[in-house]
Amino acid sequence: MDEDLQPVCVIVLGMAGSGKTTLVNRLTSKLYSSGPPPYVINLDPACIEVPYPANVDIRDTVNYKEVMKQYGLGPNGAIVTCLNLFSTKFDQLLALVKKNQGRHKYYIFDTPGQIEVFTWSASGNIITEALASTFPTVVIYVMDTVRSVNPVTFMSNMLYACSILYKSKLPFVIAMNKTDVVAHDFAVEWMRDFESFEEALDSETSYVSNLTRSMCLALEDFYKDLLVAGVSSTTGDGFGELLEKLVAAEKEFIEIYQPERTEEEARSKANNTPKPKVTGEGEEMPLITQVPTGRELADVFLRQGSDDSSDGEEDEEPVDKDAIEEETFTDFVNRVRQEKSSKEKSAKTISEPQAGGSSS
Ligand SMILES: Nc1nc2c(ncn2[C@@H]2O[C@H](COP(=O)(O)OP(=O)(O)OP(=O)(O)O)[C@@H](O)[C@H]2O)c(=O)[nH]1
Repeated sequence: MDEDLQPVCVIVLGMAGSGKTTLVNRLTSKLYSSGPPPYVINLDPACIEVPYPANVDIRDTVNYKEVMKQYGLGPNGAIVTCLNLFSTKFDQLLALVKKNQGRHKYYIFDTPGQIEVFTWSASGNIITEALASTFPTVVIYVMDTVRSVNPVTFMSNMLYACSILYKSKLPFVIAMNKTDVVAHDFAVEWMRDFESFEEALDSETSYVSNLTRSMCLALEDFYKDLLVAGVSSTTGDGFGELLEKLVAAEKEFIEIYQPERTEEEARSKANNTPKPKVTGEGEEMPLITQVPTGRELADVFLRQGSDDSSDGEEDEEPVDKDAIEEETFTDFVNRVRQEKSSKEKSAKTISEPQAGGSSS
């Protein structure tokens, strides 16, 4: 136990399939072999299994399939609801982090596959704010380098990253992942040199390429001090650099972001602007006490404990997603058919008198 070990929370974000979980797995094993082990938290309620040893797993608190079933939600709605439920207990997680202080340096948060579920939801905001107001907190934005060889896709990814940076107000490390397939140099070059990006765009003739060109200039500021590391979560390449960038991001948080946050808090206190309340140890989250159906949270905290595997319990009635989708699709087809036949009928009734008129 090292009393001086300052904890750092690392929130891992990225588009679906960018490699977040694989990266968390690799980062975890790298940290295990090089220093104090990390403390890993899985916030994805819908994943089937996590390949790393998770110290806290959202699936032990809320059962994604149960939430879908009980609240009649689709997959994404259920993920959001699970996160909402979990965030009401987040003070307990903060207490755990505090309790473990001195044992771990990095507290790594793996987030759900659909990025917007975390970045644009109330619970994502609560979790991020709760962490950042208690510990140095940084974001790793995982970018799929292979998919980003197309300049328009690259720009979409960067715009998304930029919007998260401004929203979360946290230091950012971009992990350009999957460098074992495509080296990330082209992306770094595009960020440093506008002309090289323009050249790449020349081959794009779509309307969106014009938009991308103008957006690129707007992102110049965002690119300027951005911390970037090219990694392969499969081979482990580049993780030394990623760790260096994490140290730099922690420094940024302490020197730049934390004072700004403190100032902002003081300002909002002076102006009497109520800030979204963030929990400390032992405090209850004030934001969500009911789920949309009006049930008490106590009812929907379905199961506790690590034996709460979400796949295939025998007594569980499976949600027949296909049936729901099929029904909706059938409804749609019927509606279109009905509309078509009533159109045909009305066309007939219009044309019939005309036919009668001409014969008279
Ligand atoms: N070649 C290569 N494949 C990778 C790398 N990292 C991840 N993958 C693959 O990319 C796919 C998605 O990886 P995940 O780690 O599940 O990505 P994710 O972002 O957690 O996915 P979701 O949470 O389901 O959206 C898997 O098939 C991985 O094996 C990498 O560095 N190189």
